[in-house]
Formats: sequence, structure tokens, C-alpha cells
Amino acid sequence: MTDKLNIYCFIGSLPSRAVIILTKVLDIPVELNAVNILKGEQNSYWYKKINPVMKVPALAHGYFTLSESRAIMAYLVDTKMPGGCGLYPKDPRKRAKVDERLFFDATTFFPKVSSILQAYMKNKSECDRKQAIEDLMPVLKTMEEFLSETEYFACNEMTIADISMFPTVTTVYDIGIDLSKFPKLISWCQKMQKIPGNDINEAGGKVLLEALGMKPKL
Ligand SMILES: N[C@@H](CCC(=O)N[C@@H](CS)C(=O)NCC(=O)O)C(=O)O
Repeated sequence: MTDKLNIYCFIGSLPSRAVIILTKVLDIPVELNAVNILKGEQNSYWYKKINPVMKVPALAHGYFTLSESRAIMAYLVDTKMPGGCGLYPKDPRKRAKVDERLFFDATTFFPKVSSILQAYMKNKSECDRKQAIEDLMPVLKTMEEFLSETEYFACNEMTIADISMFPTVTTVYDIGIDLSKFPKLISWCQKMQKIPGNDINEAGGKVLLEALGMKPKL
């Protein structure tokens, strides 16, 4: 397929950043189209045609469109690395393990962090914010256990499951949640900070903190 790849994204958005980072890791040319969700651009008529769910990120590859960051990442690896790639292995069991972690992220980790961000965005009470943070703790404990079994979340190599979770983990740190009880998660994060696209993750982190009315850590 020779059609140009367009990614519709907002740099402050965690799933948008995961997709952008993957394009840097794969070193593939893409056109990034900013959709400012703080200004409601995701609800515009033109964007609804690309992603009827009206969320970022989305992909357009010629006439083919796709939403959901994890599906976009799987598609990018499958189409741009047709010979196979450890980021999303072709072997059914290896791939299933990556999918397992991607679903864990989509259904458990990202929603818990998103609830914390919503508690800040919507100026919820201190009690609600604390509860949202407390609800995240068992999930971080599970993630620490995953990393006791393998170096990365699905196996001993980085996969798209790691890239998917990376911006969310750095956000947890950026908003001041104490990660000292999770040393394996910290060293995983330090390894991830060396991958291409880390600069974009950092820039996006600043945009998000600003939207939350928080100051970046020095
Ligand atoms: N499961 C989706 C989540 C997408 C999502 O929640 N995007 C948020 C930004 S992080 C968004 O577009 N929010 C705007 C809105 O809900 O109106 C994915 O991974 O792509």
C-alpha cells in the first residue's frame, strides 16, 4: 500500500502519544494532524467522518480509517513491517500475550489513570481525587508483578504493549503519584525513556500538566 499515512492526534492525549511514539520507533513517515480536544475539535463535522467515536487518535491510510490507539498500533506494525517484528510478533502465543497486556491497558490501567485526570479536570473534591489515586494502587501492584516475570510487559523485548502504557506511566509520575513502591516499574520507565519519541512524550506531558493546572516537575 502506497497511500500516505495520516494520524489525527492531540499531543496532550496519552493514546495519541503512544501512536506517535510507535511511528518514531518504526521510523515511518506520517503526517500528524492536530485535533485540539481542549477546543472541542474532535466534535467537528470533518473529524466525525474520520472517527465517528470523536476521540483521538485516529488514522487515515488512503480511504481506510481506524480509531483506537492499540488497533492503530497493531495495524502500523502489520502493514509497515510485513516480514514481522518483535514489537507485535506473528507467533500466535507471543501475539496473544501482547494482546493480553494491551487489553489490560485498555480496560484497567488507562481507565484508572483517566479517572484521576478527570477528577482534576472537573475540579472534583479532594476526597474524590484521593479515592481515584487509591483505586490505581492495586493496578500498579499488578504491573509491578508483571515486570517481575519479564523485562517488558509482554515478554523480554519491548512490544506495542509497552509503548501503549508508556505515556500513561509517565503521567502517573508527572502528576506526583509516589512510585517508590514499584522499583521495577521505575526501571522499566527509565529504559523506555531512551526510545525514539521520548521527546514527544515529554512535550505532551507538559501540555497535559498545563491543561490540569499543574506545574511540570523540575
Ligand atoms: N480507547 C481510546 C481512548 C481515546 C480517548 O479517550 N481519547 C481522549 C483523549 S486521551 C479523547 O479524545 N477525548 C475527547 C473526548 O472524549 O471528547 C484509544 O485508546 O484510542
